[in-house]
Amino acid sequence: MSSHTDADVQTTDPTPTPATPSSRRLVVLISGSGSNLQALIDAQNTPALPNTSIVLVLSNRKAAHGLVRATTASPPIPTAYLALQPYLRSNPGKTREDYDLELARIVLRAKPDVVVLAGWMHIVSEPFLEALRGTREVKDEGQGQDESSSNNDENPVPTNPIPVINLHPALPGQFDGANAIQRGYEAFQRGEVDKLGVMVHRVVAEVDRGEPLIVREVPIEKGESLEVYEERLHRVEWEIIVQATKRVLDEVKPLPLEDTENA
Ligand SMILES: Nc1nc2c(c(=O)[nH]1)N[C@@H](CN(C=O)c1ccc(C(=O)N[C@@H](CCC(=O)O)C(=O)O)cc1)CN2
Ligand SMILES: NCC(=O)N[C@@H]1O[C@H](COP(=O)([O-])[O-])[C@@H](O)[C@H]1O
Repeated sequence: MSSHTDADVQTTDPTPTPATPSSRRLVVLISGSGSNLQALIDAQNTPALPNTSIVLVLSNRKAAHGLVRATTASPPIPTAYLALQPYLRSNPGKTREDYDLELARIVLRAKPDVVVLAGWMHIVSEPFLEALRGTREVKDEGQGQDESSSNNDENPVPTNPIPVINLHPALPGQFDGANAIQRGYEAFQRGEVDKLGVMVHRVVAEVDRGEPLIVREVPIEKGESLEVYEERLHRVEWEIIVQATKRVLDEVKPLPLEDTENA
């Protein structure tokens, strides 16, 4: 069990999940409590997410409870931590884009089929997305290497574009950005909008403007508390994050027919 320090990127379980021809690999990025990560953890290798394992949980906040959810999962899920400001302090002259490329390097080393942003509170830049698409080579300058990383991952370039999807607690075009739940709730109570909801969308450089994959309205009552509304909203999120992840996995790595019959 290793601890996460500001400058280091370490896994809590150096035993990487072996890749098998039909198994599907997820990397999940988090910043907070990780209840949506937990929904994905619980769905692994069930009919909801057949033949699928989370191979890395990456957080930009050391105190994110989602890291605990990963390390206490059975089997434990490798974790990594890299925050922007400590990275910049530890690497004078490096930029936010350099940080994003280091994020991409960490993600690519895990060889995911799909990357899920589940409460990930950092806007990723185009270089990150290009690295995941495979249109930008990410040279491993030896910075932030996992203790368990091996040199054969020096230039992790994906052979196929790796989709990145994001869970956003608002309807398409509504309340882009952070704090969307509270902003939407308050707008509804002021009568400015007549419906609210959640979606999972593909991630593009423009924040929350990628193609919606799954959109669900969340019922809300005039006068009800934010807490009551938010609890209802999160329950919908836990469903659609699994559904959207399965849909994108099936796009990029469909299961062999015999596996679906057994799923
Ligand atoms: N390029 C993209 N990056 C991200 C997207 C996206 O669609 N395109 N989705 C977001 C998730 N998100 C809303 O769904 C979101 C998260 C965070 C922010 C934001 O303003 N972050 C600030 C830092 C805030 C903080 O640290 O508390 C920032 O990155 O400077 C906006 C939208 C994930 N990334
Ligand atoms: N803009 C992104 C954003 O606001 N994401 C939101 O953060 C929460 C994470 O909860 P969790 O950490 O319990 O999964 C979720 O409600 C998710 O929609």
